[in-house]
Amino acid sequence: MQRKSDRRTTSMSEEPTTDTETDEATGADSPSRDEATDRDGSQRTAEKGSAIVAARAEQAPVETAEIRQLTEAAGYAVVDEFTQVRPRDPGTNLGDGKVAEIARCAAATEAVALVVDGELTPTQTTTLAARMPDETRVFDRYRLILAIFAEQAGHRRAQLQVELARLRYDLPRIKEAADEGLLNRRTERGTPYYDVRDRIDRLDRKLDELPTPAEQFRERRQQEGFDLVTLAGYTNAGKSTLLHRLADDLSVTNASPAHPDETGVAEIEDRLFKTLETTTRRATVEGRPVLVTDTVGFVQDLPHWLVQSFSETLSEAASADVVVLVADGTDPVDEFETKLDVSLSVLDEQDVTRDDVVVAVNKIDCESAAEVERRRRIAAERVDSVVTISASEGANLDRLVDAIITRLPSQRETFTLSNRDETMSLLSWLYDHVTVDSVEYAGEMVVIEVDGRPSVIAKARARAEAISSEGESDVR
Ligand SMILES: Nc1nc2c(ncn2[C@@H]2O[C@H](COP(=O)(O)OP(=O)(O)OP(=O)(O)O)[C@@H](O)[C@H]2O)c(=O)[nH]1
Ligand SMILES: [Mg+2]
Repeated sequence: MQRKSDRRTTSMSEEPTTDTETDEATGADSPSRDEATDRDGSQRTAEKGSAIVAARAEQAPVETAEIRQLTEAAGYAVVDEFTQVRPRDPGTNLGDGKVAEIARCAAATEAVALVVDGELTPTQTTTLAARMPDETRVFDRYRLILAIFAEQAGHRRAQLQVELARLRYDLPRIKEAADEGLLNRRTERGTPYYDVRDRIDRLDRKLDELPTPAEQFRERRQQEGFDLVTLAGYTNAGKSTLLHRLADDLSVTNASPAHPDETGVAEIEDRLFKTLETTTRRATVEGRPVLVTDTVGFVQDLPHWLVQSFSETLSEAASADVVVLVADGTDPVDEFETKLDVSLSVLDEQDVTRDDVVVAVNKIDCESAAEVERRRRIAAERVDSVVTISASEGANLDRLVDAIITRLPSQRETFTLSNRDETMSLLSWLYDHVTVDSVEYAGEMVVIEVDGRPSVIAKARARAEAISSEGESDVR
């Protein structure tokens, strides 16, 4: 097995590692107004009511799967969808005829929301809202994502980040409205543009000042010899499911945190953005203590400003020893490829080296071997290390662990010590901290071969030297 030598892992800030689940029910497809049927058949309440989604593209096909999922994740039951193939209409985006059709449907279904895939200008939003029944609010894709983020942000830091993201989204829109003469001026105190810009500055400063205890945790973790593994990938790919599989203790709950830095259980649900903040759990791979961090899922076309707002959670990836990029193997091939490319470029932006990435093609239990192989090849064209797994069924996790461990900074060492109590206590310490490859008893002596994080090996060596200097043992 080829192993890496020790190298830097820069300490970066991160979110407090707690999951903040509001555990609110969400709706799925259903024609009823308040109730939706989950994939498993159970009834859940779409607490916000019915929504209509609309999507337009210059060319067929017009995809609606993701915007429907987003709408459901925001708590609506999608009651109908409208698609069209045409160039953008400057006034309403969708075109008059389609808008009239949607308005009739909104009235008939008592829809409380119209979600338009893509971005709407302020004028388009106002015009569309005016054409809809009074109770129907109009969202574009990004406003919807922000609404989801806002609801799931539990920590002060995440809340501020969401607010900042929302204001950054609003700012050019307010400017556009001002330029169109809808507002008088935009540079004076008291005007919306000025106020928003001012609030953005203040939020930026506040975020800078907020302590990031996680940064200190991270340093301590590394000093204490934890390897760091980050799970990244699109929302719904199966990251949290995988974390559950890898974690040592499945019974940790928010109510009984084992450690302030290891609180929280990553929620697994068939909805988007279930994990908004990072969750870190302890795992043991081949005897080595590893901290595995679950991150916020990517979403298609996530605009740059939004990525920026959440870069703190993505920066988890940059400081990890290994990033496991979880890809949904049930995605159609084209989509699989696109998402993989986007994910890798996001990781590139975070300065993650390709050598540190392991792609886990997940959900292979749902696909034929041939389909799995197609996706494996696509991934293998981009990253050397690709493993096909089923996180929910536990298939091939041993191979994933192997791929992870070959990428952890590692050093080999052989200790030859006299067989006494101190040596046995060192051996049990070694079992907890490194991979013990072999233990041989040769007469009075014990020969222990280990592999581990260089800093941990250094500690072990110091202990072994202390044992040797007390007795007549030999350390090599
Ligand atoms: N069939 C199958 N389903 C899986 C597998 N792994 C995860 N899932 C399902 O995929 C859905 C999403 O899983 P999560 O683990 O919550 O996904 P996630 O990547 O953490 O999603 P976010 O937190 O939104 O980023 C859930 O319904 C899981 O049960 C798998 O190996 N096979
Ligand atoms: Mg998750």
